[in-house]
Amino acid sequence: MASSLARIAQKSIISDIQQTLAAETHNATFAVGGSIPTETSQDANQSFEGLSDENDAHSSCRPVQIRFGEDGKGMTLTLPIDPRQQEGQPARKTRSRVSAEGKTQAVSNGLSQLLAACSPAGFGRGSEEVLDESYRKAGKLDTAAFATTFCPYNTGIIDLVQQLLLPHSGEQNDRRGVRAELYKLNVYSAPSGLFKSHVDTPRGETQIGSLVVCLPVEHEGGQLVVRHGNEEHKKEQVFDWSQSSTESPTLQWAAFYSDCEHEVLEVTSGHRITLTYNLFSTVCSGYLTGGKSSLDATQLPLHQTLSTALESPSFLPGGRLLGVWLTHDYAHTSATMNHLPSSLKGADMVIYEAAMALGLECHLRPFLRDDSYYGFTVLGDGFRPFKQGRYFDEEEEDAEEQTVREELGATEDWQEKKVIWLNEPRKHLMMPQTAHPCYGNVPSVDIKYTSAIMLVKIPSFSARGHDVHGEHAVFEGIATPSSVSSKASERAESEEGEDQDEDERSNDSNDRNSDSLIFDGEHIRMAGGR
Ligand SMILES: O=C(O)CCC(=O)C(=O)O
Ligand SMILES: [Fe+2]
Repeated sequence: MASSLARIAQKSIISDIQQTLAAETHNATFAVGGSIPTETSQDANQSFEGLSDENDAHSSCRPVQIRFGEDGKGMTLTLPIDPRQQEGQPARKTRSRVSAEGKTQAVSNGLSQLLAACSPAGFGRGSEEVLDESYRKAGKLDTAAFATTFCPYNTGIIDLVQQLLLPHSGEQNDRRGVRAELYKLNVYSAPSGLFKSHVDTPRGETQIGSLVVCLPVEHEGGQLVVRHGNEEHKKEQVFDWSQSSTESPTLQWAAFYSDCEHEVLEVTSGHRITLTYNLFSTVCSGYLTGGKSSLDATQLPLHQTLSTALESPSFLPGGRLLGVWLTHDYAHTSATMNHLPSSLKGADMVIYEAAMALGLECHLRPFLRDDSYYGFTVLGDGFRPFKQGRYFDEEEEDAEEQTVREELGATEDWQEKKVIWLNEPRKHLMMPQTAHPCYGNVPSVDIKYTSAIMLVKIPSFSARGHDVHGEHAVFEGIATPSSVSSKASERAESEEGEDQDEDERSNDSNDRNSDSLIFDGEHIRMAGGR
């Protein structure tokens, strides 16, 4: 009777955690954007030459110059285009040039030269670079072919991206920063300039996102649509940067996590000119003045729910692993460097920070699963180049099982069957790379995305700092992972077998009753039961 009550209590606690996690994931940011009024050349001339400070509240930005063209024949295009310099219009008095025949000539503003300097932009299909205007109709200049005065740092864009896509937790050793690397200039022109749905090819394991800056040029259409989430909860954000001649010129931008699917809809008039940047997470040198944290993990609803759960003797009294399918994919590239947790994105970072702030031990692992003919499951010990063949060695019987066991460590408490999953994997991620959208923005063979999981180790009730035998159970809190493990080992030493037996019993009873305990919650599944 008492144990079934405890089970009911536990089920309700786990269900609370699941619901909070679902809300946290659902509300998480995956794309951000903004706009900055842009001065015209005329405004800029009127401000004190050389003294105008772009950092002044980032309220406006100076006209953007693009320099391009062959050596010795370079051109400069200044955006927004000065209305007195609209191509095809006879120039006004101040700008007119009078030809030898005495006729007033139209002044070139450089736009048509820029369009002519661009070459068709391709995209990656597997390792091939493909030109297919039905999929992508755009022009491009590589970084070697142009220079610009625009800097996303000066305008405050990178500050915002940092705070919204990679916030600091305020932890002393959290020194994540964002670095933007200029990648291309693109022109999507009417009629029918577009780029159909794709996921940007990661340019390295620390790439977290992409930034698109739309320059102030008149156009209509060409909305950027960014999507994220699973089949049931797909979220979409639309950035419409259409500009007309009657509006004040504005520079507009959007940044999104690079594993998010996105597309550029058809441009119906004018030219949509963009600068694209790859965004990388970096380790910065810290903050002399005590950097402000934009993410206070203790204020997160998930922190609160987990904290309440840990205080309850009904919640996993013998300790257990909680498993969370991460909501983003991560570049699966290198055998030597593990770029997580510093490159965690959106909700994944929030979940991680909430658990870490409670001193819980968290492990991030790539997880590949293929339910097709060659069905296999691989839980990696880190992110490394994925070699499909490795796990089908016929000599090695049961290789798949062994891999999972090896990583979870059969000798530790990490057997997969002991994992309680708090959410469902996204369906299209059940398989490795092959199931991902096969179009990237550049051809690539080596760098892929992989789905990943987070394992959170919930210590036994006694190791959580509670006196399980005393009348007044006191929650001492869990300060740091090291204090958890030292507390756990101290206790194990002082109470010898007694506590262990208690834990064992709880574990056993959890396992024995796992079906009734967790299976009727829709989202809780035992890994072993998959
Ligand atoms: O121009 C945009 O808004 C996005 C372009 C894009 O998706 C890309 O260059 O990969
Ligand atoms: Fe893209």
